Amino acid sequence: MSAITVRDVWVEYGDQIVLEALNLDIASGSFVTVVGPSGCGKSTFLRMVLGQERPTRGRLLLDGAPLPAEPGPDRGIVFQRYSVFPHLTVLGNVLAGFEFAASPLLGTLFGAARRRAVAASDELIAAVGLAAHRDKYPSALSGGMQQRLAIAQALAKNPKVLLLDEPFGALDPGTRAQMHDLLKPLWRQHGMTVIMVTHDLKEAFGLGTRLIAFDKLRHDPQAPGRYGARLTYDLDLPRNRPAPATPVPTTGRGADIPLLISQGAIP
Ligand SMILES: Nc1ncnc2c1ncn2[C@@H]1O[C@H](COP(=O)(O)OP(=O)(O)OP(=O)(O)O)[C@@H](O)[C@H]1O
Repeated sequence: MSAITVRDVWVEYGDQIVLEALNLDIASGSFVTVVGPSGCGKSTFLRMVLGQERPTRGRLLLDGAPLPAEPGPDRGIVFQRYSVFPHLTVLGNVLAGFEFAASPLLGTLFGAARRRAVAASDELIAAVGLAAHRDKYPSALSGGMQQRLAIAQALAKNPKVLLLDEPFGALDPGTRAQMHDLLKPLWRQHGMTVIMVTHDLKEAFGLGTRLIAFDKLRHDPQAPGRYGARLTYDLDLPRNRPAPATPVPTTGRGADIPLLISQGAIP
């Protein structure tokens, strides 16, 4: 779990102000959904938390410490598309997540460490309902399956913070609903802080424990880049918070798979 603090953050590209005077305290373990009009800076905000983008001004803290300048295994991201490696199988993709987390420089594990990573990958693959497809390449998977794989790959890094940039935007409503059922228990089990950008308000209200909106409040027709987006709404959605956890004896990542199946999260 991880808390994120945003203090008077501004993002500017040349003379275009994208985000201005952003102040936020994101509690550890919360599920924050982010909405706002196209181009208002939602993805920029995610990239900043990932460490791909630096604020022009202001401070970003992760558990009270300055956010590392580079993306690391403590923060995972899933995009709307193209998050997985096309040249690796389902197993290879998830294994790559474990290898990156364990050995960011070499990206390879050997011997017993690799065997453990393969076993843990298989558990995650099962948890997202892809056990029957473990040796297939992404091109042989549907869009929903590819997104499940992208989520498994992100979870393999055991991130404290999971960033989701419209991860279900390209999916049909039925598959999207299945993905919600899959994501909720995974978030609860892994105890991550989740920040998810979405254009779907129903999704934002249905999944988040908190919903925030960015929007540009001021416009200068002579200088469109003069003002950036600010935080315009900040709603607490306590009904989506998980009930206080009852300790479940676990022996590893896959220990709750039967629970997921009984909840219908895995087909
Ligand atoms: N690297 C960059 N260099 C210059 N401008 C950028 C860069 N990245 C983003 N922008 C600009 O910042 C603004 C915000 O972009 P961003 O992708 O964050 O918006 P968004 O709210 O996620 O949009 P959408 O909902 O359409 O995905 C846009 O005007 C975009 O052109």
